[in-house]
Amino acid sequence: TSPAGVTPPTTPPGSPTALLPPWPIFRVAIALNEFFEAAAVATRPPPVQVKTLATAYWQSEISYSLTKSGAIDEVGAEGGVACEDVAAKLKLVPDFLCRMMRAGTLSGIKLLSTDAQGKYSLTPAGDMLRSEHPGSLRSFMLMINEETTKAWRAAGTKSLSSGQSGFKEAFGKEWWAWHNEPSRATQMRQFDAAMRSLNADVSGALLVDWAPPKEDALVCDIGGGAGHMTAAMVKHYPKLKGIVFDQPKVVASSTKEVLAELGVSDRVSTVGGSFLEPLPAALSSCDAFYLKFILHDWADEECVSILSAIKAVAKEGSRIVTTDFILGVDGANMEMSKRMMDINMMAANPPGAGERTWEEYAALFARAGFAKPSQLVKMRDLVSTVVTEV
Ligand SMILES: C[S@@+](CC[C@H](N)C(=O)[O-])C[C@H]1O[C@@H](n2cnc3c(N)ncnc32)[C@H](O)[C@@H]1O
Repeated sequence: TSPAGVTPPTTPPGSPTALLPPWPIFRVAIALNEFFEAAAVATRPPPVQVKTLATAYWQSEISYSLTKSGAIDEVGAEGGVACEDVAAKLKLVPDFLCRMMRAGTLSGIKLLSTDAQGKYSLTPAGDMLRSEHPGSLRSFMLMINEETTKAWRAAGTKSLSSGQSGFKEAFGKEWWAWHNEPSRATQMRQFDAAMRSLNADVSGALLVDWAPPKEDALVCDIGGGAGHMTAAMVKHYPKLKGIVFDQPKVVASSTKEVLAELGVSDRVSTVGGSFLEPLPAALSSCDAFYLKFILHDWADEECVSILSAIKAVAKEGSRIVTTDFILGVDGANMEMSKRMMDINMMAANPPGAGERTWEEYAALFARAGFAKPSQLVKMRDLVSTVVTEV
């Protein structure tokens, strides 16, 4: 039960709520992590600090290589396997793959471990990169280390003087325009899968510290992507119904497939459209409009127009529930991760996109004409939630 006194009526097997420790343990763990991280920084001589920063991307490259090459999946399938056998199975160069796999065991990476015979197994972190892991982060690892790396480089160089997004500088178009091209279907689906893979802990955190306005509410996930969050909600609330609203291409492919795979198509329907235009009347019966990782993708003007479009169809008493990386509400380490995500938004999304403080979110709602004050729901995660009643 959360501090708000909310217990989801059903906790299905494999519920992501099980990933969360109780609040007191979470707070102690965060404080310990802050302390040890501060101690590590204080004891690291400046030249070591600088060299570590210069080469930090090497760790991502090794992790990406082990994932993309299929080595992680192969080790996961076999367990206790020699790197030469993995190389033979994947038709890769044994010397190179063995050195890459060895690097995967190093402190700071630790995706692989070896036994006394030098045979490889996955660590719990490595296991999360397996394709078949129920909460697999494989798609996220791939997405963040493919086009996004070029967008980051452009953001850190060209964008600083042009004011354009890193993605536009690197690829000539903004993220959604580029991903919506017919030839980018693979990347679009990889993005949807990456969003799904990021959802497990966030949905667990939301479900323990927020509850829908009523048990049989209609929750409309605006920009809901593959529908993974709505699916998690309806599994915990057996009378809940959902609508996933997203771009027509997304709902017609990833969303339909994922809702069917998760067995919730009977209670969750899809609507295709754009939240940058007036919303369809089908959304006027929603009791809650849920938006996760939507507002941080856009500049204030677009955010106000998205919120205004929702307000225009929303019935009185319904709630707008937004989950994002809200700045200034956590300790230093968590704030650092959120600041990194802010730069990621600068790299990937149009100018003006980025992470905001709680006051900035509240101001967006006020600008969109919401009269009731927004409420902040802190969660056991990097993300927090803002609830605003219509
Ligand atoms: C960062 S993703 C978040 C997806 C999902 N809410 C989640 O947290 O996993 C942003 C979503 O907004 C959708 N989107 C982008 N532009 C849109 C538009 N104009 N109208 C509707 N959806 C849009 C994308 O297709 C994508 O699914």
